[in-house]
Amino acid sequence: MTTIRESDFIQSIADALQFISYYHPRDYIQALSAAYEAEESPAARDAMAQILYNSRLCAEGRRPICQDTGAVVVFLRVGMEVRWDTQRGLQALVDEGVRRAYRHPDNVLRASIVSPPIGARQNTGDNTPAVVHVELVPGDRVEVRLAAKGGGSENKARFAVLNPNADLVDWVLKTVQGLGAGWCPPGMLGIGIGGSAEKAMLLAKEALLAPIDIHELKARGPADPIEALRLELFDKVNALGIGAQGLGGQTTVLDVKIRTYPTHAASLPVALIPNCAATRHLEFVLDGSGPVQLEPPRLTDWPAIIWTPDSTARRVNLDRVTRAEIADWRVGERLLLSGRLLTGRDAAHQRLAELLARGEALPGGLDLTNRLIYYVGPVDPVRDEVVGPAGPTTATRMDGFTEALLDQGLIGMIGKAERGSEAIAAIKRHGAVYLIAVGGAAYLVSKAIRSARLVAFEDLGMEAIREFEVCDMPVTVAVDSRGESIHQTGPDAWRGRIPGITPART
Ligand SMILES: O=C(O)C[C@H](O)C(=O)O
Repeated sequence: MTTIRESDFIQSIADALQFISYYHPRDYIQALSAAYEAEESPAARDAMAQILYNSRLCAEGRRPICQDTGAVVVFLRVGMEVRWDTQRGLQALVDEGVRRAYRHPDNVLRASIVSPPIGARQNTGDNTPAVVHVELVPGDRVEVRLAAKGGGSENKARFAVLNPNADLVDWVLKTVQGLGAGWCPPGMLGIGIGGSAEKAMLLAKEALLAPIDIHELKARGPADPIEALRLELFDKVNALGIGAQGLGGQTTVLDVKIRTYPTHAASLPVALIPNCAATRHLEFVLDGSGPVQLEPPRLTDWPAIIWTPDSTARRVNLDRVTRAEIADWRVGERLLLSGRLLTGRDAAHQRLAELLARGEALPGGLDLTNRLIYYVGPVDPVRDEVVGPAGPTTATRMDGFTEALLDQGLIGMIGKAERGSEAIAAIKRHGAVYLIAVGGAAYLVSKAIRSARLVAFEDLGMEAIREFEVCDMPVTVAVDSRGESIHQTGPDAWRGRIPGITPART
């Protein structure tokens, strides 16, 4: 009989969450480095370089890889011979570990969980509660697998119950094409096949916890139909040409993970959950001897990439920029922004829209004339930081608010991923622009921020409206004032080109 002490369990959860907030898994770094070397699309290659450099900076600085430090998901396999030295339940113990990790003074993480999920949606302040799954198994150990899952990639989870004879590959390809870039590729696809509706989803999520090994599988060849399916999906998804950040390129996924379970003769449940570039997961075992001991990776595991802004990029003074000036910017063009930017994301947009609908003044003396807004929810600063990691959030969610804010004089937005057709039409109509920063390069982006000032809605926490002063913040024009979108032209240009088996260019 093994005894697991409450304090060891809580400390292990907290330490593991801190660890994965700043150390990418080694297998991800290796796979992304290989994809970076093979990538021929300049835009996708640049995005990968930013993600890799950001990852190294985070490992050195012990600060989060992404401003979205995730929702915590824990899978526990508890041996039936384990005794727990605690009065609390497993959910409470996990939540205590989450609280400790997310409020760690040396590396504070972003609290992203809101409760209740509809209505007030108030931030719980410490990223609790976690989502906990428990299985009782034979033995006297506790196996812990945990992840800090980003909201952008979780938003792209999809599920269907297909007919047993349906073409599963076709469903996956159509589904991935419909996801856009909000899940921050290149990442992984977790696919769950079989069981029931909820079992398929759990299989997909668990599949993402396995290490990246598709290249070993490619080298040795598939041993069963599921391995063959992984290889087929890996090549076919990459051939879609979506590429890093949806900019068009040869690598969209670094692996496709599949888990299966027997199912009903009438059904073929299938779940797909993507994981973003900020993949964060870890597994460890507790055997009663104390808390987990985690060994930091070696910095030599990271490629020697030092990303610097493109010297030919256009320099923009945000304090003097005009609608006439942005009319010259062309889709795909690199910019370096300096000056003052407003920030705001989902909850702030909702409130602004409500105020405007009631004909009321904007808060904090906010004037949107000739301003740009950055869709971001930053991590709180520590030590001498003015702001913590502050990468872009998915712009598509702000589409419904775009026209109303453009009507107020806003001339530009900065985010990540594609815009919908209505937002693009509004951008064109107003002669505005949409710019993108690299999702998953949040610490690198934050290095360009010189000051941060609260403007409105302090109660929204990370979703409050702030004003940042930036210096040489690197962005790319994703929708220009003529309504041309890089997320349409990029993937079109790279469809069909897979690393290693690239057809001759036409
Ligand atoms: O919440 C965020 O900061 C980002 C989110 O994960 C997203 O990808 O849209």
